Amino acid sequence: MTDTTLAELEQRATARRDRPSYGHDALIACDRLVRIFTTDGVEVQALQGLDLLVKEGELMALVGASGSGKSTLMNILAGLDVPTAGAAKVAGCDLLSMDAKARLRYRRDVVGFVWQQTARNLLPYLTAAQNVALPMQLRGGTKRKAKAERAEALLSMLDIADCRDRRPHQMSGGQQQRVAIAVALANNPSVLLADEPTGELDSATGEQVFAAFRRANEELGTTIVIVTHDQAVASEVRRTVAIRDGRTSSEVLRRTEVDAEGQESLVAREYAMLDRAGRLQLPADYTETLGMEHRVMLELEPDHIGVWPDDAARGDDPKDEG
Ligand SMILES: Nc1ncnc2c1ncn2[C@@H]1O[C@H](COP(=O)(O)OP(=O)(O)OP(=O)(O)O)[C@@H](O)[C@H]1O
Repeated sequence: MTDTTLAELEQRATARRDRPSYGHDALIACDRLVRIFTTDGVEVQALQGLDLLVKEGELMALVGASGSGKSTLMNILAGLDVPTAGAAKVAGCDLLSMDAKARLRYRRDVVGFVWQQTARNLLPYLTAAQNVALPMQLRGGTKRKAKAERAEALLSMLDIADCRDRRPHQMSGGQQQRVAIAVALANNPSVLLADEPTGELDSATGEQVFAAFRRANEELGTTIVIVTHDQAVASEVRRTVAIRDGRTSSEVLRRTEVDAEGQESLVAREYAMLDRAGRLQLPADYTETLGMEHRVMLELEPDHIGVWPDDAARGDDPKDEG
C-alpha cells in the first residue's frame, strides 16, 4: 500500500466521521429497528429493519394493516419493550442501552402514553384532577398547589374543566380520553404516544379527542405520534407514515396551498421510502398495473430515475416506444 493511498483512506475515514449521524436532528430516530418474538420455538419478526425519523414539534400518524408492527413500535418507543437489534433514540435517550433506573425516568418524564381502552388510561377511584396530579406526585418535587394548578390548566386547555371532580365512570368515553391526554401531559413530556386513541369512540367524539391532541401540539409544542385506523385522524395530520411488514413503506405529506383567488386547500402527496441501503418499495397497485415482477429496468435521467417493466425477454427497448 502506498503513502498516497493511506492518506486518501485516512481522509475518507475522517470525512465519514465528520458526517452528521443518521437522524442527528430528529427527536425520534429509529434506525433499522428489529424486534423478533419467539413463542414455542417459532420466531415472528414484528419489525424488520424499520427506519423512522420524527422532528421535534411534529404531530404525525402511523397507519398499517393489522399485524404490521405498529403496536410493537409504540411499545418500544414507550420504553415498555426493547428491540432485538437496530438503534432507537428519543429525546437523546438510547432505548437499547438504558438501565432500569433510566427506563423508569424515561417513562415518567420523557414520554406520555394514551391507550385505546379508555379504562386503561385512568384510575377508576380518582377524580379527573387527581388522575392528572398522580404522575406529578409519583415524580415528586412539585408542591401540592403547583400540581393542582397544572392539573387545572391542562383540563381547561383540553376543554374538560367541568370534569375536574368527576370519576371516570361519570364521564363520556371522549371526556375520559381527553383526561387521559391531560394525564399523559402532566409531567410535560417531550413525546406523546397514542395507540388507537379514538378506536372506541364514534366519529364526532373522535374528532373532539383529536382536537385535544392538536391543541397539546400547538400550545405546548409536544411532539405527538398517533397510531390510527381512523381515516379522519390520518387525513388531518401533516404527515402519515404507513408501516408494512415491519418496515415503513410510504408516507403521505399534506400542505396548504393558496390558489390565485386566495382559496386555501390541503394538498396531499404520497411518497415511497428509500432506505439507507437504497431499497425502495414500489406500491403494489403501481407494479400490478404495469405487470412488474422480480426484475425491472432502471434508467438514470438528469432529474429522475425511470423504472420500466422487464422487457428483456421481448428483446425490445420499452423506452423507444414513446
Ligand atoms: N408478545 C408477542 N409475542 C409474539 N408475537 C407477537 C407479540 N407481539 C406482537 N407479535 C406479533 O408481531 C407482529 C406485529 O404485531 P403488532 O401488534 O405490532 O401489529 P399491529 O400493527 O399493532 O397490529 P394491530 O393493528 O392488529 O394492533 C404480529 O405478527 C404479532 O402476532
